[in-house]
Amino acid sequence: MASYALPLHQHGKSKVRLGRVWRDGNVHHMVEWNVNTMIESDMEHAFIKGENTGMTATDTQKNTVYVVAQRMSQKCTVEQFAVALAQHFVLTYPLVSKSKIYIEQKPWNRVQQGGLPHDHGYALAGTEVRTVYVTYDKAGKLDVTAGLKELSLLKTTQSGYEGFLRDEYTLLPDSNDRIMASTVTCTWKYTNQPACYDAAFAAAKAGLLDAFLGPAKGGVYSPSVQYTLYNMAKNLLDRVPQAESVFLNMPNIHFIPCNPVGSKFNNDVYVATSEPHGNIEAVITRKGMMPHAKL
Ligand SMILES: O=c1[nH]c(=O)c2[nH]c(=O)[nH]c2[nH]1
Repeated sequence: MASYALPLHQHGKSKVRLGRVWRDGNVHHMVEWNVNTMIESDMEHAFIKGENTGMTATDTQKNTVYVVAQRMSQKCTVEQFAVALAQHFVLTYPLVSKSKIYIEQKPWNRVQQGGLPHDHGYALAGTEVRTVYVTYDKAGKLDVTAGLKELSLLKTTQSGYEGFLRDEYTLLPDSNDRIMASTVTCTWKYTNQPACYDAAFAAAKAGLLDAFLGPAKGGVYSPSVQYTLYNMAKNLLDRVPQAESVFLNMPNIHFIPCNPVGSKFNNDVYVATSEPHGNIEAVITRKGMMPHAKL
């Protein structure tokens, strides 16, 4: 008879994504974490005999991530959260001998607007790419379309979505306070070439940011991604007189309010997602100008 040993076994939940917002009056602190749990426990019988008695299900581990996140009532570091979570599993379940928590924190940084830290506006560090598309033909016609992509912006308040069509397929409740997050792609075509492309780019980007986030103190309310997108494009055209047409694509990246097990959503814990996401885009031109397209 062959005989077998089980020298190693563990089970956990991977990629449990959450947003946590601590609200200190108008000033909000936000983190986004991608959490991986793993526990070593006396669960040989599950592997060998197919008996699950005493097992802390990976679904329970996932739920616990959100519960412990809510219990961190003071703004905390990712290390402090990881320690609290690791201790929870070992101290709560007698059969668990060791817990291993690995977390990745997204580099959301508070935006500086006009030299002031924004109350609730964040941008993802180091992701933005500057783009340009140039065409030139035998007749000497030069077209320069500048742009940016992967500019990730987020605000923890001053966003809502209400009054949309309701029918038997609609589940989404009205909201007048939600997280709004997007990864912006924008291109703008120059009718005239600016004296300095760097300065025009900086003005364009500042226009986009100002319309998305509003002033550092208080921000600006967004009734939809659509309205914010339109205002971002208008701001760009106002600040870059050489541009005639703006294309904007903005995914609506959802942070879903979370009701941790045994508790309820208190404007604090969110399920962070990347898919599915809304997708909103438009071309905005100066009146009478041609919309630009990449042909
Ligand atoms: O700003 C939004 N625009 C939408 O078109 C939309 N659709 C949706 O489900 N949520 C939102 N939010």
